[in-house]
Amino acid sequence: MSGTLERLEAVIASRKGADPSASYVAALLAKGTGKCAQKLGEEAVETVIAALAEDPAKLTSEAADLLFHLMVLLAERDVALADVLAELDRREGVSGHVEKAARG
Ligand SMILES: N=c1c2ncn([C@@H]3O[C@H](COP(=O)(O)OP(=O)(O)OP(=O)(O)O)[C@@H](O)[C@H]3O)c2ncn1[C@@H]1O[C@H](COP(=O)(O)O)[C@@H](O)[C@H]1O
Repeated sequence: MSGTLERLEAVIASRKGADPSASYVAALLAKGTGKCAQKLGEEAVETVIAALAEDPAKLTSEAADLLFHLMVLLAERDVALADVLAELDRREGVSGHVEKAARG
């Protein structure tokens, strides 16, 4: 799974400074943080709607859009996927998540 995201990260990085007319990612990166963040928010809302509609195929598609746009925003902000994964790994060793989930 993470191999997929690592390949996507490399492709997105390669689009920095590329011709916006030839690449969706290059065009989005060229518009800056605000537009990248806006797109991520839109995709998050669409993912929530798909989940509430109980449509697994639509949710799968929207989740892919959401992950893709998160990867673009991370790249635009120069945050490495490895750092995000390391943070998740760190949390595996932190106690208290089960208790927090139970509290809601
Ligand atoms: N995974 C994706 C991916 N998922 C979604 N999208 C695009 O994200 C856009 C989201 O759709 P929307 O309708 O919300 O956006 P839009 O109307 O096109 O754009 P806005 O005017 O709203 O900004 C669509 O244009 C999709 O094609 C993606 N575009 C690219 N990738 C990956 O990024 C790689 C590089 O892409 P390019 O930069 O285009 O070569 C590709 O090889 C893929 O692996």
